[in-house]
Formats: sequence, C-alpha cells, structure tokens
Amino acid sequence: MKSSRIPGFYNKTVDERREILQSLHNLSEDEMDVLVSEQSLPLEIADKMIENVVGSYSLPLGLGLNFLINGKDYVIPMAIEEASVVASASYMAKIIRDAGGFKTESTGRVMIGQIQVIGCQDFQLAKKTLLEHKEQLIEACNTAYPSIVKRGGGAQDMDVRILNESSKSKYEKMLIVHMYIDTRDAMGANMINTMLEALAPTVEELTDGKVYLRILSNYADRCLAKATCVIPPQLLASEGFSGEEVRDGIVHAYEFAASDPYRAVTHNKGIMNGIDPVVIATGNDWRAVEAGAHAYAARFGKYSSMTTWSVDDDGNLVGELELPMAIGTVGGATRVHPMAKLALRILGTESAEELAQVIVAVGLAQNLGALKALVTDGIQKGHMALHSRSVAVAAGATGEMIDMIAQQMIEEKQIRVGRAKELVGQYKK
Ligand SMILES: CC(C)(COP(=O)([O-])OP(=O)([O-])OC[C@H]1O[C@@H](n2cnc3c(N)ncnc32)[C@H](O)[C@@H]1OP(=O)([O-])[O-])[C@@H](O)C(=O)NCCC(=O)NCCSC(=O)C[C@@](C)(O)CC(=O)[O-]
Ligand SMILES: NC(=O)C1=CN([C@@H]2O[C@H](COP(=O)(O)OP(=O)(O)OC[C@H]3O[C@@H](n4cnc5c(N)ncnc54)[C@H](OP(=O)(O)O)[C@@H]3O)[C@@H](O)[C@H]2O)C=CC1
Repeated sequence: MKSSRIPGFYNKTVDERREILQSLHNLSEDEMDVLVSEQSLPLEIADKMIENVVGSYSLPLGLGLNFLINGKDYVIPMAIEEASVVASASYMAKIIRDAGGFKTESTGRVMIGQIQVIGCQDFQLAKKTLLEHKEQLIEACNTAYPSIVKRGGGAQDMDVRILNESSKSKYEKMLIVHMYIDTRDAMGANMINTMLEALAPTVEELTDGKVYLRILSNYADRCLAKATCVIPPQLLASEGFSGEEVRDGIVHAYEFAASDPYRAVTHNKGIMNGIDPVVIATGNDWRAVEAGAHAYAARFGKYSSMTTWSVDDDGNLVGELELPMAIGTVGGATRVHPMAKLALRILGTESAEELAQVIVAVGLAQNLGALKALVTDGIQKGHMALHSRSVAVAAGATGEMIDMIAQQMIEEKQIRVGRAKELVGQYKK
C-alpha cells in the first residue's frame, strides 16, 4: 500500500476522502458502493444474521491514518459514534510514525475450551484418568472438526483442574477440562464449542461424572497480541509544554491508573476507544474482546492499567500494550457483513494474527492521545471542539448551520445543547 500519511485528509469533503481511499486501495465501484449506508448491510443479509430483524443500525466509519506498524503502512477503518477518537488515533500514529512506528508481536492463536464435570465419586482419580487419556481426547477433538487440522490448527494440548476441592457443597466442587485449540484465522467460538460437545460423552465415561458446560473461554490468555512504541521526548512537545513535561505527565498518569481501579477503568476505556471501533468495523465480536481485555487487566489480582508507560535510559517514552485478542479474519460476521469485508480489504491484513497486532497498536495510540491531552490542555479542548458538531445536530441544526453553531460555541467556550438550541433559534429567525 502507498503511505497512510495523508495530511489534511479531514479538511476534505466526504467525496474527496472516498476518492483518495479508492485510489489508495484500487477499490472497485462495487466496493465503493458499500460505503453508501443503504448498501452497507442489505436487509436480506441482516435478516439472516440475527433474529426479529426490522432494519439495520449505522455508525460513522472513519479512517485512522498515519499508522506504521513493523514497517508496514495501514489505513485503519474505525466504526464509532464518539468524536475525537479517530482524530486522536491519527495524531498519535503520526507522532509514533516519526519515532519509527509501532513494533508488534503475538503469541499465536491458541484458544481455550472448557468442559465442566460435576459429581465424580473421586475427583483426583477422574483427573488422573483424563490426563492418562490426553492424546485420545485431543484426537477426538480433532476428529470432530477435521478441517481446522487441515488448515494447520486444531487441538494441541489439554489440562485438568479441580475447583473448590475441599468444599462440602455438591454445587461448588467440580472438575474443569481445558482444551487448547489453535483456531488459525477464525475467532473459533463455534468450532471450539462443536469440538467440546463431541468430546463430552467420552469425558463423562472417563470421569464417571456429569458434564454441564461445554464452551470456549473468552479469557484468551494464549492468544495475546502486543504493541510497543518508543518516543523521543521532543516529539511530544506541545504549545506551552516541553516534551519532557509531557513525557513525565504521561508516566505519572500511568502510575495513577496502575495504582487505582477508579482511574484504571477510565484509562482502559480510553484504550478500548481505539480497539472497539476496529473490532466492530471488521465484523468481530467486541463483547468477547472487551471481556477478555478487562479480565487480563486484572490478572495480577487487582484491576489495573492495560498499558504501561515508562522512560528508558535515553529519556524516551516507552509504551506497551498486551491484550488477549480473540478476533478472526474469517468466521462470524467477518465475511458476511459487506462493510466488514471492505474493512478487512482496506486494512490489508493477511491473517488474524496480523489483525490482532494492528488492533493493539491502535489501542496504544488511543491511550497515548488521551493521556497527552489530559496532561496538557485537558480533554475538553480537543474533544469538545470536535463533539460540538454533534451537540449542534442534537439541538436541531442542519446543513451549514451545524459548523457555524459549532464554531460559535467553541469561541464562546459554551459547548452545550441548551446554548446550541438558542443559536438554532437565532439562525432560524
Ligand atoms: C483532537 C486532537 C487530536 C486535536 O489535536 P490538535 O493538537 O488540535 O491537532 P492538530 O491540529 O495539531 O493536528 C495533528 C494531527 O491530528 C489529526 N487531526 C487533528 N484534527 C483532526 C480532525 N478534525 N480530524 C481528523 N484528524 C485530525 C491529524 O492527523 C493531524 O495531522 P495532519 O493530518 O494535520 O498532519 C487532540 O486534542 C487529542 O488527541 N485529544 C484527545 C481526544 C481523545 O482522547 N478523545 C477520546 C474521547 S475522551 C474519552 O472517552 C477517554 C478518556 C479521555 O476519558 C480516557 C482517559 O481518561 O484516559
Ligand atoms: N463466548 C463467545 O465468545 C461465543 C461467541 N460466538 C460467536 O462465534 C462466532 C465466531 O466463531 P468462529 O468459529 O470463529 O466462526 P465460524 O463458525 O463462522 O467458523 C469459522 C469457519 O471459517 C472456516 N475457515 C476458512 N478459512 C479459515 C482459516 N484460515 N482459519 C480458520 N478457519 C477458517 C472454517 O471452516 P472450514 O474449515 O470448514 O472451512 C471455520 O469453521 C462469532 O460470531 C461469535 O460472536 C458463539 C458462541 C459463544
């Protein structure tokens, strides 16, 4: 792909932006049509995706620009309702690009399937028996879903745990089988659940217990993606603030989030501001990603910051974000929703592993954007200036009136629906 660095893209009209996108990716006219909201999800497809369909729900799709990840340029489709997120991601990606870009890596694509067994006469014996039959159980899993094995994935390993072993309650004591399954480019929920359901009768036989739950775990801690950036302080300087001041402010902000769950939740919400829009745009399951990410943020026993920010020996700001990233480039809605297909095409990611790495890079950029704003001008200046247009629309402004009212509210430093309504009234006179 050509460079994703397109200065002033946001000052262009929607049509001009579409033309740039089309030439950047050689998109066909059919693909371009998908960007027109009536085409983005035809009703007959929507009606096959979920139940009781009466329509579809649109979100704005913006492009995160300037992303350089492992030396490769990416344009990032982001579906989100909140102003300033896309601008902030692009701004931080521009700074990080000047610092050499993001470096990313991942652990592979191993997901976890859980089988719950209760009522065993002897839980230790049941565990021992299962472990003795490990190879047979892995093989049974793979027999239930041979196509994933042909694709180079499938069940690889197995583990057994006993929960609440000393409990006297028949409800609390249970044995949990973990199957470790490489799902390749799929998120894998359905394939894992199929495998587990096929395995359950054998597990019951071997344990002399009763199987209840057979379901994947969304705590995908063997399916991790990590992004890092190293930024010389001079790239962080902004009006009235030296680069060193901004750098130190960001590290102080990180330490606050690392030490206080009340701050960590907001800090992490800012990270998910970047992650969710890409997960949604690519047709992936954002509830699964959200659940896994927050659980990982609590993995040391206390809910904490998803990112870390520190200063290296050369005085650079170093940022890191590692998260479970159970997404796919096939399966679910990724190849069903026309917009998701287009988003994957624009991203140009060749595998789920690559997509996962791109997503955490966006999360890291988004966190940096929020922290940089918070430790300098405060969040309201940049965020509310962009949000002012939505406020004007909420107050009933239309057409040219929207930008004029938004601008007036920014100048008056009064970005409120009440004020916007007054201005709409004045313009309509
Ligand atoms: C909003 C900015 C970027 C302005 O920042 P600025 O300094 O006015 O930007 P600039 O005019 O110097 O432009 C720099 C670059 O930003 C981008 N950019 C600039 N403007 C636009 C625009 N209109 N549309 C698209 N892109 C834009 C663009 O890439 C541009 O480069 P160029 O292309 O010109 O070479 C900055 O103030 C910022 O990053 N603010 C933070 C915004 C943010 O975090 N929003 C999230 C919502 S708040 C929240 O939910 C989370 C939070 C904050 O609670 C999390 C937490 O507490 O940790
Ligand atoms: N707790 C949760 O998170 C749950 C989530 N879900 C939902 O499950 C869905 C995801 O399930 P998932 O199993 O990923 O999707 P699918 O059920 O759509 O399965 C993906 C299919 O893609 C095919 N495929 C083609 N190319 C590849 C490749 N390179 N790598 C891997 N598979 C490939 C495979 O079939 P073949 O090999 O036969 O071609 C595979 O079965 C999401 O919609 C999610 O919301 C469902 C239940 C619970």
